[in-house]
Amino acid sequence: MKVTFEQLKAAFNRVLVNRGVNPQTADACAEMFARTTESGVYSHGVNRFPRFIQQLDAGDIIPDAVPERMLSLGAIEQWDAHRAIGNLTAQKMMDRATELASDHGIGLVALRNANHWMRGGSYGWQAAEKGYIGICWTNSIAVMPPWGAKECRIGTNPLIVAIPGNPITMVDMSMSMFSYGMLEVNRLAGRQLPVDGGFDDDGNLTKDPGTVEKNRRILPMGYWKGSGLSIVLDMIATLLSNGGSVAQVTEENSDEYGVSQIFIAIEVDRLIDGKTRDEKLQRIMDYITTAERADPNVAIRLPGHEFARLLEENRRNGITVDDSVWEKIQAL
Ligand SMILES: NC(=O)C1=CN([C@@H]2O[C@H](COP(=O)(O)OP(=O)(O)OC[C@H]3O[C@@H](n4cnc5c(N)ncnc54)[C@H](OP(=O)(O)O)[C@@H]3O)[C@@H](O)[C@H]2O)C=CC1
Ligand SMILES: O=C(O)C(=O)C(=O)[C@H](O)[C@@H](O)CO
Repeated sequence: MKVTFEQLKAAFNRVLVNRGVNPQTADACAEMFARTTESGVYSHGVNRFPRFIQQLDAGDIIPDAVPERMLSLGAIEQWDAHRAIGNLTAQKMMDRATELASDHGIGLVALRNANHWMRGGSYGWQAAEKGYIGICWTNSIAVMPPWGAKECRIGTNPLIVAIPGNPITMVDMSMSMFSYGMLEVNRLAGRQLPVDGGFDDDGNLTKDPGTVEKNRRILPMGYWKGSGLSIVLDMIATLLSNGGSVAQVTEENSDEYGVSQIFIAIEVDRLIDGKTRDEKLQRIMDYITTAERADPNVAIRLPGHEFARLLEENRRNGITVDDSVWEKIQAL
């Protein structure tokens, strides 16, 4: 089915206000869920809203909590989220990182006791829209086996790198070949994955999203490389925030809360003049997109370059929401 941005936001807002979330917080949170969905990231927008509400109902998310700065070292700050709403806290932390970068050229905010931030790309994009390089990542509960294992001991720990420019270029990627959200999107659409996404119960690589959602033998992106990157991202987030690691969150918490996150902003414009910046970026983009195509009908594109089109289409035609997901939200 199709819904408008306003219908989507109103549906989210109603559920939040009915649960006693103060109207201003509810409005801002509903806005972020609706914007994520409108940008085409259904996996961590509308599809993930029922799970977010489940964690709100369970008390994992504390909607009135106010994130607090614990330590300041000039360009680096350490904050405690006190388990406030994940997307709103992350937005605030990337704002803080850009403020620090405007003073110091670079800003880094390390956050502990955080909740799931949903679409990590929202915060990289936010920095890039203001002209900063935005880099951020989060750890998670253990949902992926390290390379060579059957049992989940590492996180999907998505990494986001956003480059300001026209258009913004942004990689927003889980350390698994597919996020669980994207497995769900493919399962709901009745599709097999385009490439292997994990192992079946017999240890064979599989493209079946439902199998991997169930047995959690999800494949790290780049095999051992994604496994290794997931581990070091977790270590940095844990150390700089003095917060929970994947091991600690998994072993000590009853669900995925109390995670650690890093937000970095870098000011580009004091290092290079605007004209040279644009020419250098254009050369990179042209060099890539003019490579000979493997399939003449499939254009080569850069990550993040589709968002403007997706947003425009969703605004013009309405936002597609899976019927079963919409029913769940109506029932909340
Ligand atoms: N704990 C958490 O917070 C977690 C959150 N997530 C979130 O889930 C969302 C989805 O993540 P994931 O499933 O890994 O994302 P995808 O696998 O869909 O995309 C990963 C990256 O690859 C790029 N890409 C995909 N296809 C191409 C292509 N043909 N050419 C060039 N670039 C391409 C995407 O760019 P483009 O966007 O342009 O398609 C994106 O930057 C993210 O927002 C992530 O932050 C994921 C895991 C855990
Ligand atoms: O993978 C995802 O999608 C995601 O958003 C996650 O946070 C984790 O992988 C996990 O919480 C999914 O159960």
